[in-house]
Amino acid sequence: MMHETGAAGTIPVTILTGFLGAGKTTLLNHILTAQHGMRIAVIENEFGAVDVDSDLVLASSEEIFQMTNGCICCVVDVRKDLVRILQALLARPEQFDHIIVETSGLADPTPVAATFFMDNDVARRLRLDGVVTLVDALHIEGHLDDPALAGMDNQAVDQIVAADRVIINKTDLVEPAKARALEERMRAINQGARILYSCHAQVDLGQVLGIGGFDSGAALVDPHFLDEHEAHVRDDSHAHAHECGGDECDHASHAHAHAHASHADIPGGVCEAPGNRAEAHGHSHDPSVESVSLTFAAPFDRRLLDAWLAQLLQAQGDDLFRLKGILAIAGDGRRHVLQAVHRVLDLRPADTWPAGGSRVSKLVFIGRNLDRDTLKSGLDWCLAVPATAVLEA
Ligand SMILES: Nc1nc2c(ncn2[C@@H]2O[C@H](COP(=O)(O)OP(=O)(O)OP(=O)(O)O)[C@@H](O)[C@H]2O)c(=O)[nH]1
Repeated sequence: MMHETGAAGTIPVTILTGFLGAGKTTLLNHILTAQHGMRIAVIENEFGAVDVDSDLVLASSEEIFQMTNGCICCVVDVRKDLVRILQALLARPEQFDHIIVETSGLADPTPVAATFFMDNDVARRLRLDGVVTLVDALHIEGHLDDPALAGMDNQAVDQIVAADRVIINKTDLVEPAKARALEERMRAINQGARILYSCHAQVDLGQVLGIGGFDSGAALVDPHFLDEHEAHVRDDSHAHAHECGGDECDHASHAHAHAHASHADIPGGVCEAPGNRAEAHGHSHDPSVESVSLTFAAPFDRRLLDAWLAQLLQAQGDDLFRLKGILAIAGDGRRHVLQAVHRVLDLRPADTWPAGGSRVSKLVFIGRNLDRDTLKSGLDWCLAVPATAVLEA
């Protein structure tokens, strides 16, 4: 065992966060495949209506729970779902040694952390162990300095502010001097967090699990934080017209939820799930970021797909924060995993498709200025058309 359950028998919870594509799932896979002897439950909150993430998490004996009905930081019902999942976990006869909650890449972890300080039975049986924030060494500065967010809340900043551990990941993609400069920048945002470096999230797990980040008396959470926050979100979801940047919003009334936090803003974000959009867009978190989810029943022609993806990233790489997909490629029995973070692209074969199941490709695009119809017709063009169909046409 890497660490023990708390003195009072509470189960430690780690909140795993980081901007889109920073390496959260990569770290999760590292944790789940390590020989630590712990029974770990994972609760994932994905941005985008089509669930790709669960396909990217390596199969393991651990249990994975998905929450895809909105953003965990800004939709009250999603946090209620979180509490329900936690309740179900606690009701099991065999207990977990550790619970990991992976936030979506656009989430502010602070209201998620506050969930564990509520005065209820679930929170009493759990203990927030720490907030671990992954940072993409190549892209983080672009997000911290995003001019489109001037005057608005910036989730990339929120995530670093709330961290007990900041992991500067993807060190292979930057010069050492740049990584050191980033460390300085992280320290300027959050002086209390320990800063680690990693390549493909290969960190010493003793540095990220069982860290007791909230054990010290300094890490106080205002017990009314969530009350105020939820009241605000509820009001907002009724009005749908509120903008935090406007006069109506009193940021100062929102208490800090973490000792490291230099500010605690109104959690918002953008969520694609139907029914949540209006609520989420009531906030001032970057409303220009959206997601487009597409599915295709026919397989892709690899050559056409490569050409189209290269052209897409060339033209729209700045705006394309994240692309994830599980794809069927004509003439190949394996599922292909597609990943892109801005202009860094990876498309590789994985395991074989389940026998007898349908080979439906799923793609999720997250970014700005994404035109669903253009993306769909571009991908339609990449589909492999059987020669017979061409002859018959
Ligand atoms: N070169 C390089 N690529 C990495 C590293 N860590 C992760 N990646 C790649 O970056 C991409 C995104 O990694 P994920 O682990 O899926 O990121 P994430 O934070 O879970 O992404 P979202 O859930 O979409 O926010 C994948 O293609 C990874 O293989 C690294 O250290 N170096």
